[in-house]
Amino acid sequence: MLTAITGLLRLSWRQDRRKMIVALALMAGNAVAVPAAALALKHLTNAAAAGDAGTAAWSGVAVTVAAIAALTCAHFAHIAYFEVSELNVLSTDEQLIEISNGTPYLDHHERPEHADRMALAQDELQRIGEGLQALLTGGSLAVSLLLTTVLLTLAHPALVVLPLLAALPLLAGRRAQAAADRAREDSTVDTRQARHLFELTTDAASAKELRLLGLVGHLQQRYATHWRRATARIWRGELTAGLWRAAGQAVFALGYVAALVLVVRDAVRGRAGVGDVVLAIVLASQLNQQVASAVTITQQLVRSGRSLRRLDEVRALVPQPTPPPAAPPAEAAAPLAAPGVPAAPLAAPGVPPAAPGVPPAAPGVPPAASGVLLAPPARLLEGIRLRQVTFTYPGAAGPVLRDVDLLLPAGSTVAIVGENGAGKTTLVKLLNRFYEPDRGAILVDGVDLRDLDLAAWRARTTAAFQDYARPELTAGLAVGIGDLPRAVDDDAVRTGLARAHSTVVDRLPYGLDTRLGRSHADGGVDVSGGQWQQLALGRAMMRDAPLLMVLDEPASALDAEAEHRLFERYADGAARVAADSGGVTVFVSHRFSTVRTADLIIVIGDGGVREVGTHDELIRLDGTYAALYGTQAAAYR
Ligand SMILES: Nc1ncnc2c1ncn2[C@@H]1O[C@H](COP(=O)(O)OP(=O)(O)OP(=O)(O)O)[C@@H](O)[C@H]1O
Repeated sequence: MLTAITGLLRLSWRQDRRKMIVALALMAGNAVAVPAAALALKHLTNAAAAGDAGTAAWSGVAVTVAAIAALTCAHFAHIAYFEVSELNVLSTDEQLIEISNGTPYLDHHERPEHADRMALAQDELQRIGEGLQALLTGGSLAVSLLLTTVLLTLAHPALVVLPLLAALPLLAGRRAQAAADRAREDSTVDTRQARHLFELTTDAASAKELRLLGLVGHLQQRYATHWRRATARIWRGELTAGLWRAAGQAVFALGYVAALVLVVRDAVRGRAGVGDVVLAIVLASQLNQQVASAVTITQQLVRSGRSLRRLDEVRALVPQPTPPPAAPPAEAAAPLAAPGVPAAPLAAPGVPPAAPGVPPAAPGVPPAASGVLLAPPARLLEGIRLRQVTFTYPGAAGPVLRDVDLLLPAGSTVAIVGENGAGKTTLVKLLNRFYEPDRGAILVDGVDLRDLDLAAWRARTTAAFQDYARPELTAGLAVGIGDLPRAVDDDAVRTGLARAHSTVVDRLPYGLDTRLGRSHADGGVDVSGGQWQQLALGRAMMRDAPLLMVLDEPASALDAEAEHRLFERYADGAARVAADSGGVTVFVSHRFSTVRTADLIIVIGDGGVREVGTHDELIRLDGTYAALYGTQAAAYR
């Protein structure tokens, strides 16, 4: 709770100091005005009972002023802190975006338990806005409670216990919240699965299969089972919470009745005035309301504190870059370029320069044991080498890839094939440094990938994946952001689309200016999955001289003929890239008509590389590739 208060104060103070001071002053005014109205009422009652019209009139004015001040202060305080609350939401959302993307790795997106934490954080941070209101109202309530306690004690010393009894509903409220939270957390797996099944059964992409296979009823049943299980858990949690809250309130209600009996008895015996009875009734009922609000506010504060903690939880899940090995293994230090290979020019014409302050890597240079990150080479001479690479997904039982040794030669087009789950995508994720190998190294012209400045390396790579982004921008921007500095250069965008063999933009109502998706106020255009994929391919083709281009089944939504045309067309682009920068094109595909065109084919299976060679070599080898190719070719005959 204390961390919630300090966290919220620090966050809000950073957003707008002046508005915070105004809001704090107004809430303090509200805190004093509420018990002051009760005190003035006591004087009004006593004066009226004694027939003192003058004091009664002034007391009446004081009651009115205090009541108006209480209302007005709360109202204007709300205006002052409303904007700060909204800025708090913006700030925490921005922090979540930064945390989520502040790592080169993907683990926190891909592991279901981490994805759950992310979803909880996204959900709960939306409610951080209520935190400041709870904090200010809570502060004001605390001051009011203090003054009320003093006034009650003055009315009758025994009444000092009344505010103490208020602690019980508070404690019960905390227990209640804990029970409700536990139930919610316990139900996240069922909720996630129910949500997935709901999306699956309402998604246009799956509608055909579901109807044909007669799956709707079955999936609906599964959805209902998960949902019922989640709801039953939440309901049990809420019931426990409700019982705790009711018990706390009941104890306080008993104390309230006892307090009134005491004061009335004193008044009957002439030891207190009518005003004291009125004061006790008003203060005790105010106290009741204050306690009820305090319970809600404490819960809101606890929730806000937890929301802020979610940021730390997510931060803790996000993997940080591992430092490169302190000293390279003896082998790595040896230049990998063949003897006689000329030294690479540091900047070829048309090739983006190295990032400022990042020393360029010369071919064959051993990893930077000094810890200085190197720029990728201006052009590849040897290529990208995987040396004894072993990789295990965090939390997985065993490695997906074991001791992989490979050379992806500079300027070549490399196809990766293998059964589902063989590790093809994993291999390209390692090349993009979304994960680090457990053992071994990936060398770019002899330099360990971990010794390259990651931003500079990524600036020289490009990729299209099976699961591509669908940015709801204009069509031009959705493609142009593939090369941010040229994002609004229509010629560059059209070139990217032409390289992707895409005519999708020609069929859009406003061409490159067409807004995509439904998030636009004036209504955007809905495009199909295949059209989104073509835009993603155009985006991947924006960069002119990449050292690595990854195409991981980027054409799964295109027909075999269209994919084949795309790769034929891409072969021209690959030749250009190869000439400009010695870039390597790696593509993953299950379509062998495309695969056979590659300069090098790598067959992945059983956790490693099974076969490597050209189409003709692998057919002659008559192994796995030949068998897979034969099966597919027969199917097309
Ligand atoms: N983030 C992850 N965490 C744990 N295991 C994973 C993760 N991603 C993939 N795997 C597992 O690693 C193995 C290799 O997956 P990968 O996606 O590389 O296969 P693939 O050859 O590309 O398959 P496909 O042809 O179906 O796309 C699979 O068993 C998969 O379940």
